[in-house]
Amino acid sequence: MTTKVVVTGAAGRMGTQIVRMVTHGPGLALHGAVDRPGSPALGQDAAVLAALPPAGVVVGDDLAKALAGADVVIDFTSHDASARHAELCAEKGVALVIGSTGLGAEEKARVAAAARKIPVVFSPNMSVGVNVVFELVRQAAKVLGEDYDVEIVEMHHKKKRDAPSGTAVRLGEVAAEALGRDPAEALCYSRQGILGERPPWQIGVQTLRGGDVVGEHTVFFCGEGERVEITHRATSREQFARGAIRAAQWLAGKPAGLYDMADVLGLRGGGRP
Ligand SMILES: NC(=O)C1=CN([C@@H]2O[C@H](COP(=O)(O)OP(=O)(O)OC[C@H]3O[C@@H](n4cnc5c(N)ncnc54)[C@H](OP(=O)(O)O)[C@@H]3O)[C@@H](O)[C@H]2O)C=CC1
Ligand SMILES: O=C(O)C1=N[C@H](C(=O)O)C[C@H](O)C1
Repeated sequence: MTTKVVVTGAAGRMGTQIVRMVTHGPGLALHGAVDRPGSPALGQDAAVLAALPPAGVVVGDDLAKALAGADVVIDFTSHDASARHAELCAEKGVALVIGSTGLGAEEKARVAAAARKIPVVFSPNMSVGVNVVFELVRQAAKVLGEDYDVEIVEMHHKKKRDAPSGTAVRLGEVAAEALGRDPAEALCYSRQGILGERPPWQIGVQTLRGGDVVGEHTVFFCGEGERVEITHRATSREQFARGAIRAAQWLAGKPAGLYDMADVLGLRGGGRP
């Protein structure tokens, strides 16, 4: 069976990577390519933007039109565009993979509402490695417990718009939940001035930006006399794209619902993918 994929944000860093993989991928067909209204990419062949020979799919700005006959949309655009795209996909009954980060509570609620009508995989990081790191952090937090201060540092390229990264936020949530803390109270995104001692319940999340760094995350567990560091370094966007395509294929025949990469990889029950 061929999975017919529409790529939104087709001219972007992730979009071009996804177009490249869908074009080459067995069992996949590039059904449509969409980018922002007014984008200079409109009217260009999506494969050419992805440094491939022309494949006959031209970038447009009308997602509703591109959805006709599609199986799934892979969306790496922006927080607001993804919420809108989720509503359109729900209206047309097309499954959706969302990789965009930085969605606010209202935008997440719109995605959740769409997922009552269609199956949606929504994950701040599609790489297998990072999803394993989520599990390692959960385990480390449970075992090390209250005696270890948890701090998170993330670094990304200078063009990234949202901060902190969606992955860093999820790492903080995973650690907080494993420690029985409310993420809304525990996560601390900035420190400056005379703050006094670090409260033991706090989980610091710090952001670095510069150059072409693809994505790096470290979770520190700082105890008395020792420190555990769990680090993931992405050196290319391929693993994110590979994960998104795996998610798109996994969605075939799934009932409506909000899923994440732990579902796709079979990590929920602790089993091997
Ligand atoms: N989950 C994961 O594994 C990963 C998630 N991400 C996330 O994915 C998102 C995109 O990242 P990246 O590819 O680096 O960003 P880019 O800015 O390179 O790409 C985003 C693309 O989407 C386009 N776009 C913006 N608004 C719309 C719209 N309304 N309709 C259609 N297209 C639109 C942009 O156009 P224009 O530039 O003209 O605005 C751009 O071409 C970010 O939120 C990032 O954090 C990134 C990597 C991995
Ligand atoms: O914008 C990026 O580039 C990335 N964003 C994601 C995030 O915010 O967590 C994932 C990845 O680290 C790359």
